[in-house]
Amino acid sequence: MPEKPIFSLRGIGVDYQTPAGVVTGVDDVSLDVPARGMTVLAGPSGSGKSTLLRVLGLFEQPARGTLTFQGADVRKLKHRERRALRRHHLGLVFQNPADNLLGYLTVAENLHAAAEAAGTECNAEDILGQLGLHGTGGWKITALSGGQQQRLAFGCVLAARSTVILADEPTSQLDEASADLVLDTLRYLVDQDFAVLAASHDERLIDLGSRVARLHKGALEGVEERELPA
Ligand SMILES: Nc1ncnc2c1ncn2[C@@H]1O[C@H](COP(=O)(O)OP(=O)(O)OP(=O)(O)O)[C@@H](O)[C@H]1O
Repeated sequence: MPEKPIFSLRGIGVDYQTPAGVVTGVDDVSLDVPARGMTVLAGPSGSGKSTLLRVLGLFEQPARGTLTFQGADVRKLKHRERRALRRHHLGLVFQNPADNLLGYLTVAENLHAAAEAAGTECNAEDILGQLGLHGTGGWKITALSGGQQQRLAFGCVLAARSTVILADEPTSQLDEASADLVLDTLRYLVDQDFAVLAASHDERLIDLGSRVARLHKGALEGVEERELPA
C-alpha cells in the first residue's frame, strides 16, 4: 500500500483584504504531499507559491478548504497543538539566508538553538560534516557565504529533527555557485528520506522535484510526477 501523504490539501482558498478589495492568493487548491521526496511548488511571481507555503507552515488560516497533517485536520487543533506541530515537525527555510539564522550566535550555537527550540539535542559537528561545513562551528555567521548560510539553515532543520522541510525560494537570493550548494543540500535531504516542499521558479531546483505542482494566478494548473535518475 502506498505511504500516506504527509500533507493533504483539499479545496484550499486564501483571500487577502486590501484597500482595493479582496485579492485571492490561492484558489481551490487540492494536493497531496508525499511523506518522502521533494515536492516543488512552481509558478511565476504572484501565482500563490508563498501563500500556499504559509498555509502549510500554519502561518495562514485558509478561508476555504481542509488541510490535514499526517491525517489530522489542522483546523481542529488547539492553539497549543498547532504550536507544538510547528515546533516539532515543520522546518522552515526562507529565501533570505539572514532571516533563517541568529546573527549574534556562532554557527554551532545556531544549531544548538534550533535543537533547543524544538526540544531536541544535536551533534553540531556531525551536522556540519553532513553539510560540508566541517570546522566552521566557532565561526560567526557572516564568515559564511550566502550558500553556506542557507546550508546551515537546512542544518538547523536537521538539528530540530523536523519531519517536513518547507523552503520558500531557497536559491533566489544566491549567485549560481551558492545556489549549487543549496541544490546539493536538497539532494542530500531527499536521500535522507525527508519530505521536502519547496516553492521556486529556479528551473534547476524544479528539476529535483519528484512531484511538481504548477500554480498560475492562485490556481493549480497540474501536478507532474517524475521518475528521477537514481
Ligand atoms: N499579505 C498580502 N496582502 C495582499 N495580497 C497578498 C498578500 N500576500 C500575497 N498577496 C497576493 O496573493 C497573490 C499570490 O501571492 P504569493 O506571494 O503567494 O505569490 P508567489 O507565487 O509566492 O510570488 P513570488 O514568486 O513573487 O513570491 C498575489 O496576487 C499577491 O499580490
